[in-house]
Amino acid sequence: MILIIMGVSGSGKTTVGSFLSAKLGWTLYEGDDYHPKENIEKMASGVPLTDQDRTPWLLLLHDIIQREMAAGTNAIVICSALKRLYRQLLLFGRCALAGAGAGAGAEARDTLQGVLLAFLQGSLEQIQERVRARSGHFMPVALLQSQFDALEPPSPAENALTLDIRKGPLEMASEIERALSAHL
Ligand SMILES: Nc1ncnc2c1ncn2[C@@H]1O[C@H](COP(=O)(O)OP(=O)(O)OP(=O)(O)O)[C@@H](O)[C@H]1O
Ligand SMILES: O=C(O)[C@H](O)[C@@H](O)[C@H](O)[C@H](O)CO
Repeated sequence: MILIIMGVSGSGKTTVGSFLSAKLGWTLYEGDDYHPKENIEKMASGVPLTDQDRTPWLLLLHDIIQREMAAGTNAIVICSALKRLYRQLLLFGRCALAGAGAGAGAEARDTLQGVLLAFLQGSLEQIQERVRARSGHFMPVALLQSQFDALEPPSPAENALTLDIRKGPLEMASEIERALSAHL
């Protein structure tokens, strides 16, 4: 099973994902670790990433997801995955760039059944407060608006678990665990 924890910068993905990884013993892949340094430098300088900046990064994370699924192992992938296209790239790789149809067919259905998407949802104000209070992270609070501008919350068809970030990390982790147990 692959758990993808998504949401804008500062929504709490690493906090919840790290707790779940420690509790469940699942491998944790921090998406930020797979950004090329140019992307990190761009964000740190206050410039939002473009689709072109993100595509190679998302395809790297797709390769990880595919490898873990082929091995039948459980893993947690932390990735902002702001747009539907980005989530399609994570799940289906390059064929998501070929437009509609990437999520069709038996192979795609197997992929979808092996993945749980958890969306950490909060307001700009809530997350601004948290990012301001956070230290030692490259992401400037000024970039949050661009994150919300790019965000396309998962549609019902994506079958995502949406979590209210006003809850504590442990409470959200328990909600995710319950959803995982229904999938496993
Ligand atoms: N449920 C929560 N309640 C209150 N504060 C939280 C909660 N979850 C995370 N935080 C705090 O909010 C800040 C952002 O959390 P975190 O770094 O996990 O977010 P993120 O989505 O991984 O961010 P990024 O994508 O920028 O790496 C941290 O300082 C963290 O301690
Ligand atoms: O897609 C993006 O714009 C980035 O991945 C951000 O959403 C990350 O959260 C950033 O790496 C800060 O940690």
